[in-house]
Parts: sequence; structure tokens; C-alpha cells
Amino acid sequence: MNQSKEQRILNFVLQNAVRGDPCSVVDTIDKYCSQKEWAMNVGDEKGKILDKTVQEANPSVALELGTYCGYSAVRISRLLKAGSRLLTVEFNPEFAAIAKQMIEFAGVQDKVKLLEGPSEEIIPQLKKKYEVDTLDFVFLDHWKDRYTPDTILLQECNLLRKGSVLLADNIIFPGAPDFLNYVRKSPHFQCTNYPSHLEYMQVEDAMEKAVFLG
Ligand SMILES: O=C(NC/C=C/[C@H]1OC[C@H](O)[C@@H]1O)c1cc([N+](=O)[O-])cc(O)c1O
Ligand SMILES: [Mg+2]
Repeated sequence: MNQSKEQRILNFVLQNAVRGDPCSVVDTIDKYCSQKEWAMNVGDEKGKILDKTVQEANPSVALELGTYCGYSAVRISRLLKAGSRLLTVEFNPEFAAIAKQMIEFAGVQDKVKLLEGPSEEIIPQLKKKYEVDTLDFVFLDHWKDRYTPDTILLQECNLLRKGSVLLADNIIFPGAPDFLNYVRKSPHFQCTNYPSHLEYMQVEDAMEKAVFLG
């Protein structure tokens, strides 16, 4: 059975990146996806915005919604201080299997916990099953029509605290108009927009930071 694009990306990393070196894994995925096959990793331009936002938040507990091949899980976890952890949620079993191998090859498996399943099922389990008190940082990069319901669910589950930072990918392309409307109209969020471009393309995109005000 011929390979999936995601398997080809993983194989290229296994053959060309340096085992245990997260930066080389990130750079190698970007090399493959900019030169060979486009894929929906956040990419390096928006990745730099992600890096700065993570460094500013300096999270002890971070959540990612939409792991895909693990590019942003590796990118985020390489910046986490000792003892911090990233929980990353992936619904698609094929993507989860690829991401698991990517995370292990990068050597960040001790910082990253990959949770397989739908976000709406996993979020209500975070406190009791995954021993989360509150989340310091959340990266939204999964189905664009799940950004708003999952942001509401995070609040309902008391997983956000004053200062929790949400960062959402793809605000312009594919777009998350209801999410943008929701956080910008809500008195509980302070929003900042970061114009950028779609990964590996000259198409406009943007990220939105929404800091929870309590
Ligand atoms: O759909 C996107 N992301 C959501 C992914 C959805 C599927 O992959 C992970 C999730 O569990 C689901 O199986 C997306 C799409 C584009 N795009 O250009 O189409 C660009 C991006 O950065 C994206 O995150
Ligand atoms: Mg994205």
C-alpha cells in the first residue's frame, strides 16, 4: 500500500535530521515541506511567533490542540523549562502514530504527552485523568470550527487562570472567523493579532493571541 505524505515526512526526518536534536527535526520538516510536499505544519515564519509567545508565557503546563505530525509539539517542547510539560491532542490515529515517532526521534518524549482522541472528550479529562490544575499556554491548530467550542469548554472546565495565554493558528487561512469574533468581543480576553503567511506559501495568514483575564 503506498505511503502517506505524513509517512514520507517522517521518513525524510529519520534519514536526514539529527536524532535527539529538536531544532534539526523542525528544520528538516520545513525543508521537506517547502521543497517537496506542502503540509499543514505551522511552519517557520508563524513558528517564530509561536516561539516568542511560548517564551513570554514560559509555561509549566501547555496544551496543544491538533498535533498532526508533531512539528509544533517539538517546536514548543524544545523551549520548555525543566519539569514543564506539553499535552498535545490528536484525533486522527494515523497522524498520532507519526507524531509519536517524530517526538521520540527529537528526544522530547519526556516533556510531551500525546493524547489520542477528540478534543471535546479529552479536555474534560485533563484535571482528573492528566493531573492538570490550570493551563499556562494553549496552542489551537486543530479543526478551525472547534476553536470556539473548545475555548468555551476550557473555561467551563476551569482550566484557564488569569493570564493563561491562548494562541490560535490560521486566523485568515483557512480562517477561524467565529473564534476571532468570540475572543475579540469577550470581556474575558485581551487579544493581539500577528499578521503572517500560510506555511510555505505567499498566502496571507495570521495568528491571534488571546490572554484570559479571569
Ligand atoms: O485544517 C487544518 N488544521 C486542522 C487539522 C485537522 C486534522 O489534522 C489534525 C486534526 O486532528 C484533524 O485530523 C489546517 C489547514 C491548513 N490549510 O492550508 O488548509 C493550514 C493549517 O495551518 C491548518 O492547521
Ligand atoms: Mg495550522
